Amino acid sequence: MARRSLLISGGEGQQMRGKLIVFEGVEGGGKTTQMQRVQVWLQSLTDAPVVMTREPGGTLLGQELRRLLLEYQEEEPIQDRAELLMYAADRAQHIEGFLKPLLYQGTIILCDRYTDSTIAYQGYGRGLDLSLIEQLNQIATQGLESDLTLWLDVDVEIGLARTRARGKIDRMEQANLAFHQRVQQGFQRLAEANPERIIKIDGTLNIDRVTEKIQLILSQKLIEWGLIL
Ligand SMILES: Nc1ncnc2c1ncn2[C@@H]1O[C@H](COP(=O)(O)OP(=O)(O)OP(=O)(O)O)[C@@H](O)[C@H]1O
Ligand SMILES: Cc1cn([C@H]2C[C@H](O)[C@@H](COP(=O)(O)O)O2)c(=O)[nH]c1=O
Repeated sequence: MARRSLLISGGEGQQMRGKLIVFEGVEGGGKTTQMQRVQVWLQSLTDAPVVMTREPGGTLLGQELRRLLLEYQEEEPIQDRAELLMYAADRAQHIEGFLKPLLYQGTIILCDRYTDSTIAYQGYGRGLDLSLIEQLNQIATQGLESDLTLWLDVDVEIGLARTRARGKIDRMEQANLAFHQRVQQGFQRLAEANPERIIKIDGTLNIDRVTEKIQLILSQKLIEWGLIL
């Protein structure tokens, strides 16, 4: 495949020329593993910078919010609406201070989780009002949607077993199985409602097969976007 540089643009009234590619799914689906592989592979295909980031935790403020959100503490459990607002605050900071400037510069961004996680976890998982979450996502993102979302689909039990095997589990991972199953149902509904944007990938395949599938999908997208010939 031939490389093609992305046009760099930015500033008032200029278009965003970069691309936002999001990895989603329940715990232990293999997002981090695949993002690292995709970053190296994509960077070999294009002169445009390919950058990895995550939500929560893509900024300094976000790192603090991530710690507060994921550390387990018994004294004062985080209330569901407070949790929702903390994820939204992380996103607002991430978009304004990190994602938007890079997208204006023509960067390809690989982001571990984005707005669909809030719908799946706080909406389907916690049971908070979906239209409220959509409004909040709109405020935090200012309308910035992913160009493509890759949903790494694994059974909840398989994903949680993988995270347990990895070591200490965080506050969200400690939630009960029924919660994680509702989250999974959320991702399923989102994928059904957004077939153009969200592509499901079988995350139970072996790591190399998952990578091959992602590369195939991304190769087609990069051609469609005019980023490779
Ligand atoms: N396809 C796969 N088959 C088997 N194990 C896998 C696969 N992909 C990843 N793993 C393993 O599962 C664990 C979780 O993977 P990873 O951290 O990439 O998932 P994740 O989606 O980022 O998880 P989390 O959202 O919980 O941080 C790791 O130990 C990783 O090596
Ligand atoms: C963005 C976002 C994330 N979450 C949850 C999902 C996970 O349990 C953690 C993030 O950790 P991981 O290493 O990426 O798995 O936070 C959420 O509940 N709502 C969100 O909007």
